[in-house]
Amino acid sequence: MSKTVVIYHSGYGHTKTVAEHVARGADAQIIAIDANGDITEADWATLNAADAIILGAPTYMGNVSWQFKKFADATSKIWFTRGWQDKVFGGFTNSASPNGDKQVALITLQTLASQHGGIWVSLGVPPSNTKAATSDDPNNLGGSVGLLARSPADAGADEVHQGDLVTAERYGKRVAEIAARLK
Ligand SMILES: Cc1cc2nc3c(=O)[nH]c(=O)nc-3n(C[C@H](O)[C@H](O)[C@H](O)COP(=O)(O)O)c2cc1C
Repeated sequence: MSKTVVIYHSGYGHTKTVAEHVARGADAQIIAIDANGDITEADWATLNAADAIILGAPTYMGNVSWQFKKFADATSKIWFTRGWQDKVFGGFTNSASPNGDKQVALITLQTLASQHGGIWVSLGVPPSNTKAATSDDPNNLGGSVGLLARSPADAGADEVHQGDLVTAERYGKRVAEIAARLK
């Protein structure tokens, strides 16, 4: 059986909601990066033992939060030993605007995975982009690289768009299944 871990930062809880849905789909353990951008030694051990790592961050000012970037920079120690080479990776980001430049944050996650020699998993869910489509439909934001999610600026953490949460579960499942296939 493969082991998938979701690691994320969330300043105000919205990305946490998305992370929980991704983890549900993947049957994954969850690690939260704290407000100082840190995780515990036990968390590092959990990541090192994972077959698949799914990275999550809110989009702040067009990229990942500084706390996530601090974590990303801390993984350079692992990069030196190629410790995460050939692990399976996925990624997700959440922001207020439908666009909000969140693709930039997602590419940051994909780049981090690639720096580690990881195998990146695309979203694999077709876009819902007809006239009839609503925010309740899967992949209504129409991404393909990884998971994009939206919670409007005045929405609570429990008001992430329903279609994005459905997509989150499907994406988590996909990453875990691909990791199991490769193991
Ligand atoms: C410092 C800061 C910068 C933000 N920058 C963006 C942005 O560039 N694009 C966007 O659409 N939303 C932006 N937002 C809105 C957040 O992405 C949105 O509120 C998100 O749900 C926050 O996730 P969190 O609750 O997990 O922290 C920003 C919010 C903050 C606090």
